[in-house]
Amino acid sequence: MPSLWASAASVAFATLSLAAPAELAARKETMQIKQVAHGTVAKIGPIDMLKTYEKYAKVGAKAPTAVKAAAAAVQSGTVVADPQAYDISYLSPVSVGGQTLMLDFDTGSADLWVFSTLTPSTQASGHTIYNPSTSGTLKNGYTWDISYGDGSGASGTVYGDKVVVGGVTATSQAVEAATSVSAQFTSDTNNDGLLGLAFSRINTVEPTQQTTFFDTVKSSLAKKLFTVDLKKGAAGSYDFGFLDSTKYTGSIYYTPVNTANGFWQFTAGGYSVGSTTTTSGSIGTAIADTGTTLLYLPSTTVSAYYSKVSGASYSSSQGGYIFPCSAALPAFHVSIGGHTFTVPGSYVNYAPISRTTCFGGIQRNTGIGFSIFGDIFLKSVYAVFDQTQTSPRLGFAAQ
Ligand SMILES: C[C@@H](SC(=N)N)c1ccc(Cl)cc1
Ligand SMILES: C[C@@H](SC(=N)N)c1ccc(Cl)cc1
Repeated sequence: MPSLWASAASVAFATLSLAAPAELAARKETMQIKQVAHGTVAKIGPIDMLKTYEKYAKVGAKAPTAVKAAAAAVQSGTVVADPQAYDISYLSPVSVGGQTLMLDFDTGSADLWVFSTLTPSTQASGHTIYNPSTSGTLKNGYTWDISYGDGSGASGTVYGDKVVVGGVTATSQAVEAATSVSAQFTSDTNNDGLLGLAFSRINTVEPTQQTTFFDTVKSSLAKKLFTVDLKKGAAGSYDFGFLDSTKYTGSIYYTPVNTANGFWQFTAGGYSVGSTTTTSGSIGTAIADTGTTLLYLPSTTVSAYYSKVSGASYSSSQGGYIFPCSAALPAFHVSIGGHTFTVPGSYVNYAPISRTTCFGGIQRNTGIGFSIFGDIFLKSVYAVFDQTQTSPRLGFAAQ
């Protein structure tokens, strides 16, 4: 648990030592307060304060409002990221109005939308649905309509309701209830909706744009950041409000983010394939996107990669590069913020499309307009989506 320090608590701490009820002294119970060198003020965080009050509640200790407010205002938490087949996407349990749905956390979009009682049953069959009638507050006349890069989409109406992610609570989050979803969502029956983590400037709600879950809770987090620790074929996690040094090795290297398009957009530098030392020209504009499965790069980069894979070719019928499943795949190295990050070759063998032919995890970004560092890249690193400073930044570390 991260240590939480608040200067406010020093005042509250003083109140606590003055407010110790008489019975406490009578029972010769003293609170074990760490002896500190003279002149240093022993500060304890608001959450520890509250725990002390709760410990002595039965003898009448009552936490001052300021302590409760300070403690309530400092949140952090962790939620699992469960991989779906072939790591096509990762799903996380989210409590929406007290109902637990499995949502796809998507740093490439900014709407929190869910299958609901308003979704036609022909489209919602097999999904867990949100029922706004129990605790939702209708935002009268508000609508939303989103289309994703792969041509899928959804639309509907908007409620305010309590949303909890890994213990982090948004008391009144905009929950976008679907009245219509595209076939890709209907058929993905494990997926009950999306939780957008891009910038709220691309939220689609009209007439009044709404904030993402992260933006809603940001001011209450111990640190204004969330981290992404996706894994290949194994459960990973999303953390809100703290860095977890057990989830990465070495240092976290940061790079600036351009928020103009509403994405976690950064500039990727040179790359190398396998053990060749030749680096190359810069990959350029890219986004960090948990909601996209693969790693989409400039066609020159992709061609340079598959030139090192025997039997690889571009298949217009399959819509991408394919190769013999038995092929040895080289690692892909990319420079970001002056440091090199590696996608292991095995991660580039995305999935079989026949007994012997496999589909690549690295594909062309043609027609997209930028590169997309989707799950194939993100499962190779520990990623920090950081708004602790005036300008947002992305941090990456080796896993
Ligand atoms: C930003 C992602 S979509 C998302 N993560 N919500 C994207 C955009 C364009 C294309 Cl072509 C493919 C994927
Ligand atoms: C986050 C978006 S975008 C994308 N991954 N290309 C998405 C996720 C899941 C489905 Cl089923 C359809 C679209």
